[in-house]
Amino acid sequence: MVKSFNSLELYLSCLNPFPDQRPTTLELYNTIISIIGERYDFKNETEILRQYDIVTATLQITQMKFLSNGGDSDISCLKSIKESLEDPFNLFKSSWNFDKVGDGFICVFTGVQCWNSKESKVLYIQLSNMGLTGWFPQGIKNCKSLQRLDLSFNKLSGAIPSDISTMLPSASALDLSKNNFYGEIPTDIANCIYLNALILDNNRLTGQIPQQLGQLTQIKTFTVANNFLSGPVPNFAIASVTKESYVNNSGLCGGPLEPCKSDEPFKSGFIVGYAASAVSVVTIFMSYCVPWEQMKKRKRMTLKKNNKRKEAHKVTKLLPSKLQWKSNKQISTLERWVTRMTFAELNKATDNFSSDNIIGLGKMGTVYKATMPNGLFLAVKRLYDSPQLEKQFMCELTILGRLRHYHLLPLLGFCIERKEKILVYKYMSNGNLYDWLHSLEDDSMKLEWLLRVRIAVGLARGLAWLHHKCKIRIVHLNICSKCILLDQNFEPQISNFEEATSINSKNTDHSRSSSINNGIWDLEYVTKDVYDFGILLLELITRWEPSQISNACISSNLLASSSCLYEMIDKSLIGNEYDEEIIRLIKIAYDCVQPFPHQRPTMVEVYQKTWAVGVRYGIAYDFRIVRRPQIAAAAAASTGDEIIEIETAET
Ligand SMILES: Nc1ncnc2c1ncn2[C@@H]1O[C@H](COP(=O)(O)OP(=O)(O)OP(=O)(O)O)[C@@H](O)[C@H]1O
Repeated sequence: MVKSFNSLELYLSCLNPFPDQRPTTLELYNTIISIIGERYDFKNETEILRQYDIVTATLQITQMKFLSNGGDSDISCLKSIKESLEDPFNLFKSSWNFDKVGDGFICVFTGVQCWNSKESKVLYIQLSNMGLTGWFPQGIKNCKSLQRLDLSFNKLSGAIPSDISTMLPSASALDLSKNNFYGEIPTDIANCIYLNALILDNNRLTGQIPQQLGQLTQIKTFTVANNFLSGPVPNFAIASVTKESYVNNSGLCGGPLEPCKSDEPFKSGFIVGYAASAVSVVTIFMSYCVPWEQMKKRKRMTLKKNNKRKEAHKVTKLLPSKLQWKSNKQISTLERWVTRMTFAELNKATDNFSSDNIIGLGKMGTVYKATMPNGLFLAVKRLYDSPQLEKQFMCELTILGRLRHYHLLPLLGFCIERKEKILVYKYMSNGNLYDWLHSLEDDSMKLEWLLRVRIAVGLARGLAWLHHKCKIRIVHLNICSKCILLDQNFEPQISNFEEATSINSKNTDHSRSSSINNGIWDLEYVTKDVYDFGILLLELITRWEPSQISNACISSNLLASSSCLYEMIDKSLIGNEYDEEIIRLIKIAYDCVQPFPHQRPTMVEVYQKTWAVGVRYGIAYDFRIVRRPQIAAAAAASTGDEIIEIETAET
């Protein structure tokens, strides 16, 4: 017998966790017809049917998305999956033939199982072990009745969608294991309340496991083994989640694993250090942050320039010829900004500076990965024993130590003991950008386009902040892919401030014109950052070595020639629907690498343009860089996207 419902009953019955208790399509159809009939007093069925689509659309808008015509939406779901995944061995695409028609024609597709073979309503998609590449298929949200999704044993990458519960509201099993998914496990998975199997092992997932997953009452199978996860594990009520579910991660604790140690004392030490850093710090910076060789060179250049320009800016003074920073007073001033750590604790955390813990070798010293007793990872740069490096050490401490920005590498601590000079940073689990762009052997180290765009926007934002918004304006002077580190989410962090210098300007208007009037933007050392950013942008697009790009830019007008340009572009990017974005970024880079510094844009302008390219990917706009929303709005309007405003703490 066909049941009938009122609209609320209908809504609730569709949400029923037990599929066999949900209404049939016929029951849904009849109920909708009766609702329409009541509301609109239609005279006959033909008229009702004509309005069916309109009402279905209305119901979709009011969150009852699953009421739409299951067949059509499931077909478009599969079409979009077919389009979005690369199937190099043609293991499923050839069978997914949409030219056929008829009820349930999709139910014979490879890897597709329907609720009923005569109804195009997908129950289960299994595309496992097919060598598929691409991202999590967004179109899956149109398979509204999907209960099980298995994409395991492929080469899929990107993040697991943060709104996964709206994509898979009825999922009871989700298997994304043995792929290259990265980023954090979205908390939203906890809203997939019917999940009884969540299998995410063997990916590149980072961060903490959301505690909310412990509230998944139906869960029976759970594994996140072989990822890069850390922190406490969720509290699952069932016994089947064992140690094996968590093996080979970066530092998980709690539950069936070792108990977690509190990290409060360590954290609070840093917090106190940060809070104190707000107090009078300019003096030491002014005294010790000397811009070394650049300073001398720039000074010579500056002297040659006209008097007006000389008056227009002041470069940080070169004060004491012999640095006396080891005095207790100065060290205690340093401690106001950055936590002082003992050699003994760093020695222990790096296992006696063991060569096994070396993560990099730089001009100033060796970088080690350190593990603190609370499980926190740090990067520890132990400087080579050379008096020449004392200045750079102080410069890094006085600049980076007291700047806090989302895109600057946090300098967390330092150590000065006997001959030892050590800088302690937050550990960036994805290393430096150079390695990601130029690693020839390792195919898994290919950066997707979205990440490249995000890195470009983040860097432009960081540099615009340094040049225009930071209390003491900073010019980095050494921007290159080696000094850009990537955190677990591939957010770029600018490091290596040992060659940086500052511009003292009372000018508080950050627009380009007033800065030009003050002569600041005529200075080559400011526009050098812009030039370096342009080279880096080209490096992101071409994966050429920076020196090759510089030579190409200087020796020929390569950028102006479209055929040469085409040769330069990273082949893996071409023909993937972002050609237009590539061209827009090349144009920005082209402006940045103009031979005459005064022709180059400011970093604020560069940020606005770069962000406009990234807006399509939901990259937020930082209105604190420039409070002229109409510019951003215009950029967004040109792409038809919405602006999301950034809210992050910066000092
Ligand atoms: N905070 C960090 N987290 C993770 N890896 C780091 C960190 N800091 C440095 N590294 C690694 O160590 C390498 C060397 O860093 P370092 O800053 O000493 O030298 P560099 O970036 O090569 O520049 P330079 O030689 O000019 O000092 C980096 O390229 C990076 O791979």
